[in-house]
Amino acid sequence: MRLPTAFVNAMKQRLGEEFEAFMKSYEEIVRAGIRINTIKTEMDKVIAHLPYPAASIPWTKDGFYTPPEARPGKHPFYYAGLYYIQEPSAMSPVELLDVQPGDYVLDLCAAPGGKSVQIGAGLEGQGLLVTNDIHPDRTKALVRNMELYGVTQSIVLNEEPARIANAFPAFFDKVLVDAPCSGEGMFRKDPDMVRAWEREPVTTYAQMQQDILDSAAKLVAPGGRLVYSTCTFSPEENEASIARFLTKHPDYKVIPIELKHGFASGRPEWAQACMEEHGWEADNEAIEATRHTIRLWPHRLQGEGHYVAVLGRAGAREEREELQGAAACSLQGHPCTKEQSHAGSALKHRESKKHARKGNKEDKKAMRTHSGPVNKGPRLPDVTEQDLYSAFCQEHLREQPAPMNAMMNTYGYSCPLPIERLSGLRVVRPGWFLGTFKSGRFEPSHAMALGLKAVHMKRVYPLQVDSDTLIPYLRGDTLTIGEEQLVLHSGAAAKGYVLITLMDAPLGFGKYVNGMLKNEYPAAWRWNS
Ligand SMILES: C[S@@+](CC[C@H](N)C(=O)[O-])C[C@H]1O[C@@H](n2cnc3c(N)ncnc32)[C@H](O)[C@@H]1O
Repeated sequence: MRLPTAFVNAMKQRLGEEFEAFMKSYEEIVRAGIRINTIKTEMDKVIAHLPYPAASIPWTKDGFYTPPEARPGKHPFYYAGLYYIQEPSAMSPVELLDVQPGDYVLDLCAAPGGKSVQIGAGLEGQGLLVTNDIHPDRTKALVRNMELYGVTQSIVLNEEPARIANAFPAFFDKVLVDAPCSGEGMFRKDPDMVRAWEREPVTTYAQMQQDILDSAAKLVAPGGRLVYSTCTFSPEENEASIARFLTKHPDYKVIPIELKHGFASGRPEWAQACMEEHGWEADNEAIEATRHTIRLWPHRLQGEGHYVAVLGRAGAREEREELQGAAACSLQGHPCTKEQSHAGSALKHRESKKHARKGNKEDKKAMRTHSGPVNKGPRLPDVTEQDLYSAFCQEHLREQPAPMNAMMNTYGYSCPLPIERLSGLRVVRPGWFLGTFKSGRFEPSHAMALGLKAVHMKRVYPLQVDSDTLIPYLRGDTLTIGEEQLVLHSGAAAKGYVLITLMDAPLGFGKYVNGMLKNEYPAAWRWNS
């Protein structure tokens, strides 16, 4: 493959004896992977039914290499959100973020959302995920992935990191910055990255990364964790980014990453050299600390080039809980006390300094779209909307899966935070999209179906991977099926909304009437193999 001469020369100089092995990796096949979505299924169930062997990716709990002939995107499991197709090295940052059920997590540069899906699995249906991308178009894929993979406690934003930092100072237990970068580690997988690399110097990305990290620094709660990752080799964007950050933010320290699975240590000497070259400043101690960050090299493990740093913010858990108080009560489904609400708004205004930021052309364009009026954000549902939603739940569900507590236009959502916490922000989705109010009735969304569990529904049509009606359903066909094929609960009649499941995971809705299952699977999502 064609590699830029400047890139090859720089790698040769840095890698010395290892250079030959590094260059040889460009002749080898790129390993692909899937990550099982444990929000919807169990790992063993999926692995047992895959039409190809899948070997474990050593640095993940739920990631597997797929063989070159596998077509994981052409399998019903993909349509059911049972796995996410992800480059193996890209699974490491979230593993190192160490998400725990109940955490408040922010994924700051999130589209298309592979790492957000992985974070969602770590939350196990508890806590909160705020997932953001600055590019409006890219948030569409982010929304789709949050829906397909059933990350129902996620809020999707399209914001500048500095504005999120103003709204949520010191709020998150864990923050991921999977930074925009020059993508040198992806040259082997995606030759288009070579052309992009030739257009933009690595220093442009390094500046963007500093700006994003400065905002991220404000967002992490005391005692919380910040993970920074890139898919590039340049020290300007890796060790140097971290050394400059640590120098500016002495309340952060590197948390050493264990060197296992073929992970290699960070290279402080490369950071030192590029500091001198670019006239950047960083403490020696900060530069040296980057030795405990990691590099994933394609010639040392089976995956593409990546860099990961884990940083801890000073402070204690109790301090963090006090700062998060106003939101915590709402997440548990209880109304906030006055004191807690006040704590929330005081927090919001504590760190309000704006950040200037620079970026490449595309990022500047995204910034311009942010200079327009900010939408009003979500409102509370009115009594009629609440009644219609409750009536729908009573008729078709065994239990209400989540409260509908946020509205945008005629769309109803379940928001995991008090909605005032989102005011002034560019909100793409304030939570789980439940449905739309149309002509005096509530119409459930496909996203609602995808976030449900079979136990929530009065009517279920359970399918297995070898069921004759599986592909016709995914193609959008109307199905002719007998009532006896439906599983009916709570004395429900067959007529009404039915949840179609694949190995117990939701695929979508259908409407049963007189022996026919009218297909509600959205046209844009249909099986097209
Ligand atoms: C490496 S990609 C993220 C990949 C994603 N984490 C995943 O796993 O699917 C970097 C993302 O950062 C976004 N981005 C660029 N500049 C940004 C900024 N200033 N703030 C937030 N996001 C930004 C880009 O639009 C891009 O989607």
